[in-house]
Amino acid sequence: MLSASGGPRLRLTRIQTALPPHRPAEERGAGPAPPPHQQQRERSAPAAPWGCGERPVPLPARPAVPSCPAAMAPMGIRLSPLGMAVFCLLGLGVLYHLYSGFLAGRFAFFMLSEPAAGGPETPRGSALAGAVDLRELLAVSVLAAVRGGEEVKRVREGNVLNAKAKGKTREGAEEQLTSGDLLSNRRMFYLLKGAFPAVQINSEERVDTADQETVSWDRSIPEDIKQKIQPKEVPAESVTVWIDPLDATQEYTEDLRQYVTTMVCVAVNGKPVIGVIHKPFSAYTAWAMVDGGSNIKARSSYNEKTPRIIVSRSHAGKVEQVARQTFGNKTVIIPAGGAGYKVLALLDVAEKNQEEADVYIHVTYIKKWDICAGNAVLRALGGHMTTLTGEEISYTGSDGNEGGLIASINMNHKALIEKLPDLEKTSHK
Ligand SMILES: Nc1ncnc2c1ncn2[C@@H]1O[C@H](COP(=O)(O)O)[C@@H](OP(=O)(O)O)[C@H]1O
Ligand SMILES: [Mg+2]
Repeated sequence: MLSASGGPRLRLTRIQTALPPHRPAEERGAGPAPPPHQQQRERSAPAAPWGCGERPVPLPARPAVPSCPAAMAPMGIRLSPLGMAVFCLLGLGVLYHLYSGFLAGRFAFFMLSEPAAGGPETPRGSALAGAVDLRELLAVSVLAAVRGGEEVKRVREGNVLNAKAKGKTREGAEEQLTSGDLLSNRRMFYLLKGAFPAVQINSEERVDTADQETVSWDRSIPEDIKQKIQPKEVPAESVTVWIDPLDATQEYTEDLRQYVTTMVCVAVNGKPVIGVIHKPFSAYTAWAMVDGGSNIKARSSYNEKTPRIIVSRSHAGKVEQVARQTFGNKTVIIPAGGAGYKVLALLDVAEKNQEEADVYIHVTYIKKWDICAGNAVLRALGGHMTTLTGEEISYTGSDGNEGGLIASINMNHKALIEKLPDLEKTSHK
């Protein structure tokens, strides 16, 4: 199968143009054209310059040519058996180079295309029509996060937020909605939908279909992504994209710009696979793909004994008590806005407005668009984000995550979970 990027198709074309031009049989004076199936065979096995087994000039006594390929050596150069072996090895090397990316993509496709538990089975044959390339999805996700971020920044700098309450959380905190959220959402959604119409996209804000934006993607892939990531195809129906057009809206309204991010996450069969976290006010973007690559890494060390815990400043619940009960009264607690910002606090981010922490804990209800990108980035780098009881979070189906979250990297995540109090019993939520 060919990838949507057209990469393998291009490579096939190159191979075909390297073959001698095909001349119809009649032109060569060979009588009427053979039936179509013979013509096909002719195309796939073109004649050697002087024809296999025949030579233009009778040659004087010469050792028998071992086989036709030896006679096909360019410009009549005769090759010793060793030379032939080298020639063949070179040919194999070129073929391997041309097809290695393509085969890697095919392999990943079969690895990733196992159906979700209980989900519909994808017939292998149908993948041709409905496959998406994760490398392309990553490229457009980065672009969407950046383009959405431009709207977020423009609205904030123009001071025309039009902030209004959109409801309340279960705990009774007011949830804000601004023009920054809506304009960023519109841009991000239509860019992703235009590029991948067959993919399910879940976004924090409602999309106004009467107010469509035509943002087209030129399908170009940034150099850093091209260098680090191989094409990987998966069935479109196994993909769910989660958009958070403005994370830390509360802090955005308070003009605490450092906390604000735009995020895109790609889940395959519910598992977070691609994460993009973009900071619009410092033009910083982190991206990572599981089993692919990233432009971000973990820090070199973490404090496991008395970790600094980063927590919500506006939806904290009883997280501070949980943290102190788990790690002792001396543990440092860092209240901060935004789930994206808090995940970045666990990583190596060279930004002056970025705090550092060792563990991120959230105890109240939270939505999947808030946490999916961070979960994917951590997973790609070998870290973990789970519920407080250690379950993986599935990014399909409902929007909400009920079990709180704990995130860490380069630490014994299981040991951290075992230290946590039983939240159901202690009513720390
Ligand atoms: N109890 C809750 N209910 C609903 N959303 C919550 C929540 N706790 C946190 N969130 C959302 O999760 C994101 C990070 O929260 P926090 O900054 O408090 O850590 C914010 O997203 P948005 O800013 O995208 O709305 C916030 O609204
Ligand atoms: Mg949001």
